[in-house]
Amino acid sequence: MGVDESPCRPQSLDMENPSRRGLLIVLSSPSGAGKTTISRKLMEADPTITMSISATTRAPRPGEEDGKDYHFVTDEAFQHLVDEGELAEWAYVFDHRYGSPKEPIKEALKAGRDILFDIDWQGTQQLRSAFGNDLVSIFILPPSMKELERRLHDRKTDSEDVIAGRMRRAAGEIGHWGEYDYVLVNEQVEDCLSEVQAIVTAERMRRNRRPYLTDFTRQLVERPNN
Ligand SMILES: Nc1ncnc2c1ncn2[C@@H]1O[C@H](COP(=O)(O)OP(=O)(O)OP(=O)(O)O)[C@@H](O)[C@H]1O
Ligand SMILES: Nc1nc2c(ncn2[C@@H]2O[C@H](COP(=O)(O)O)[C@@H](O)[C@H]2O)c(=O)[nH]1
Repeated sequence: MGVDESPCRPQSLDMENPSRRGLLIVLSSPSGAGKTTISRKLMEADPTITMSISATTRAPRPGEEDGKDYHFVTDEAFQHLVDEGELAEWAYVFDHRYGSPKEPIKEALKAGRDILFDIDWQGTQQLRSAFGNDLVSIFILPPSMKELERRLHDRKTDSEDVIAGRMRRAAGEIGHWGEYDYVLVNEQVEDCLSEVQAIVTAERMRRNRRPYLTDFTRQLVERPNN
């Protein structure tokens, strides 16, 4: 049973208004630990979650689609987004610029929809400052550095140089694990996915994300015979 079918949901809830505040779900990890894999599976299992599609100045990898995996933009176009205040956060990652467009976040929050981010620690810090309690952050660790390198090679999307650069920066990224609400080890994908799903379920149930409970508890107390 989903949260919205719960018997604890008040009958008088105004269906025109979202029944719950939307949630910003942030996944970070060193490159190759499995954020993209987990994100895709999470959205497959729960299509109500939408992905924040980042803008980036890096070149598309084989198979990546503009507007689906990223908005691939030039340096000039990225600068324009920054100047116009259209990004909720942005950062240099591996010598390219990456940023999260503001508008889809505003739309999701307004509609009470959850939105998922695959971003680094710098972006997470910026979103936390901007969105505070509406954000839940999850850090994903690889089981070992050897396995991380194996996954980057196995993915077959990056050159040896790029992989070496990402491995050099992995320790720095991992150094930020303590800033996250939850820290998981992605050993088996399905186990890690279940853990992420458990976090999302629990976070959706938080009192501050269910404003209708105020009315419901008042009704319980004021009309005990209903
Ligand atoms: N638990 C796992 N066991 C084995 N392989 C995995 C696991 N999780 C992900 N992988 C594989 O590891 C590779 C890297 O995964 P993925 O692209 O999801 O990482 P990422 O964290 O999103 O990387 P980046 O930050 O570079 O985007 C992929 O080939 C993926 O299929
Ligand atoms: N701060 C941000 N970081 C982002 C964003 N989009 C992606 N990323 C991070 O960049 C690296 C590299 O990604 P890749 O697709 O080139 O492998 C990875 O850690 C992502 O999490 C963003 O909008 N802002």
